[in-house]
Amino acid sequence: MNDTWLEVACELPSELADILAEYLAGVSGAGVCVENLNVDAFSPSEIAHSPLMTVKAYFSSADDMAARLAEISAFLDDLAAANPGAAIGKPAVTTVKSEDWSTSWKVNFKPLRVGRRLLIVPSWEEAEAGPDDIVLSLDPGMAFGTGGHETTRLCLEQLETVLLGRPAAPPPSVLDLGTGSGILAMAAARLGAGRICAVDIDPDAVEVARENMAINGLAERIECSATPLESLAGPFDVILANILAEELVRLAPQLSERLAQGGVLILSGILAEKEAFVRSGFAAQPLVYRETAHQGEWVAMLYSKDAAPA
Ligand SMILES: C[S@@+](CC[C@H](N)C(=O)[O-])C[C@H]1O[C@@H](n2cnc3c(N)ncnc32)[C@H](O)[C@@H]1O
Repeated sequence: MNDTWLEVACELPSELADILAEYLAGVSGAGVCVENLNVDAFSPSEIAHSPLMTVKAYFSSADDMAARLAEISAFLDDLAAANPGAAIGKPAVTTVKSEDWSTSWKVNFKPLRVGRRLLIVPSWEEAEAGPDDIVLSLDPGMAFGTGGHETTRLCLEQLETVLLGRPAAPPPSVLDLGTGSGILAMAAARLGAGRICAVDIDPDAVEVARENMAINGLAERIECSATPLESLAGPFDVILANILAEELVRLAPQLSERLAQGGVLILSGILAEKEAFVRSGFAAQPLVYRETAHQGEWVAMLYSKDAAPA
């Protein structure tokens, strides 16, 4: 596995970010990300006018970077010529290392109790389970989601409360948006959900999630894929989304549209200071804000879509 990458980052006006990202995706073949420079200074009024973005692309350390940079610089010069006055920065190159997540998780990842009944056990360990425990065996690999992180715990606790508090029949359908290791989707399966759809934009995460689902005998129970939210057919009785606040707000209309009448939306991955930002980002949706749960510096927010009056 390639554990050293070269990151090429370029700052430019947000309206040009997609053009550069598309170009770099073609050149790099190894992945591109677009970061909002205002991400840490968000206020609801700033998000729509975020003036600058950083587009980052990743190249193998074996790549001929001098040639790549010359190509990228020529593309940026053309972009600048076509957009006079646009503040397009020079590309910056840094070396980044893939962290060996599997090793670091394995050191710190121990059997973990979450909520009332969930017991998350590393796939390489044995744990003594009580008769009512719902055991999930997990190897997070490079994907996020051992249950140890506050954002995951918040989701698992809320999911348990919501699913155990609903009538068992008909079994509720669940969407796990940003499944990572697959932990939330698998917990949903064990907590009695019906149709379960687990998706992630990261194909590596999808692979890890599928392996975990197989280890837990749940491969047939969960539809796991990299299908983007806009291509997913709903509605779902429960939607879990443990992704960042900015992405949640961006996806608010699509999440709301896919929530069934009487359904519950569990939003996580939100720093406490961004709760108001998410509240205002969801204010236009036909949803009812229910509550916010806190853990450390993180919060999870619950919304419901009230069933239409009979
Ligand atoms: C914080 S991890 C959550 C993992 C797991 N669900 C948990 O709760 O521990 C967020 C995951 O969401 C994925 N993600 C981010 N934005 C997404 C989007 N728009 N659609 C689908 N997946 C997304 C990331 O690739 C990442 O695997």
